[in-house]
Amino acid sequence: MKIDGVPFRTIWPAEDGRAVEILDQTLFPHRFEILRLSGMDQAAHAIRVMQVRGAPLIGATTAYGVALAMRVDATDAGLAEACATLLETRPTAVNLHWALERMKAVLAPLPAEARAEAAWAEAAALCDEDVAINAAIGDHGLEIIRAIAAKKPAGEPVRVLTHCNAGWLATVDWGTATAPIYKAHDAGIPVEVWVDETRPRNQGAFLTAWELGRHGVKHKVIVDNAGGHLMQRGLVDMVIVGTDRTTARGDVCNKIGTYLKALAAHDNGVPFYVTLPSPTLDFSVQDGFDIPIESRSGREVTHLAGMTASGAVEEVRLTPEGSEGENPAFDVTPARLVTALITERGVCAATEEGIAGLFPDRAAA
Ligand SMILES: CSC[C@H]1O[C@H](OP(=O)(O)O)[C@H](O)[C@@H]1O
Repeated sequence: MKIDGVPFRTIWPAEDGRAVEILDQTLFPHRFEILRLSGMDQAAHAIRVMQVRGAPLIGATTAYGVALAMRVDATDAGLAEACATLLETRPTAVNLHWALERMKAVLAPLPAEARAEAAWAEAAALCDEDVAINAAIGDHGLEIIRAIAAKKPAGEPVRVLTHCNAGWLATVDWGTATAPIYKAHDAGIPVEVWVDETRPRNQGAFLTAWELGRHGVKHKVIVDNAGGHLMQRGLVDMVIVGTDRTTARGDVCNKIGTYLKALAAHDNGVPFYVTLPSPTLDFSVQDGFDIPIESRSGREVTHLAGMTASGAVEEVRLTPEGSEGENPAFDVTPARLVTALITERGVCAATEEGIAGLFPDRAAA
């Protein structure tokens, strides 16, 4: 997407070809800094501390992490070590596992001397595919927004609620949940977005609000607990969220709090859509409760970073000295609460049949 008129992706090869560069998302929205990743360990660190985050972007960074490792040690042992290091960074987004399997499938059959170049090309291809997948999700989601707009008085905005950041900052470009929003905005359909702040890392307040603002999309940041209230009062036309891993039967693992939004949507008859790029599908799992849920530091709950009046970004303690935080980073929304899945191949029911109908190749495998 464009930042002040300049086109950007969230990860890209450095001009000298010896590194990749990323936007350091831990500094948003107060500082905009580009970070150079010159080695696999830096890529692993960037995923672990969430300088990059979001399932598709985690997958892309993982792929480039393997490619950077192949420049140092392209032996079988080097490949295995790189994959093991990257695998342990974050457990929930299946894109990380998928990217590792994809890189291993390409690299393992090659002689060591051919692996660095092949890995770099495969990582670049994976990124280009992510952009195309998300644009296609945007096209399919646009038609849903268009149909909702058609039932509203002329000029009245479609009011979309989203949780966390499944925007272009969570992918290589376009985003997943935001792609339909950007496409609708660009098509002249009035949309307004309720942006869940998404405690404790505030991906909504810090990232979604930032990127929607840059694209000129009208939005308001709300506390996570306000969504049900807005739905009860008819102020939400649809909910669109992303996913970190969706099972073969349509259970959706996403940022903590997504399940509560789905319950509120179900109770108020608000359609609840999940944008699902196929690399985030995990056909090896049926029951969402079998997905590993990342437990992050309790300090993310008890402390908060922000910008002071002097322009410094500082951390403050929110809770009493000695109070501990518990910080599950994801939850599981059962398929029964999902209105439909918006994929790059079209829209389907959150059922085994619906998913297999769009992805027979994956289901068969
Ligand atoms: C398009 S996937 C984005 C997905 O990733 C986020 O988690 P995190 O910021 O911790 O990586 C959140 O679950 C989003 O829905």
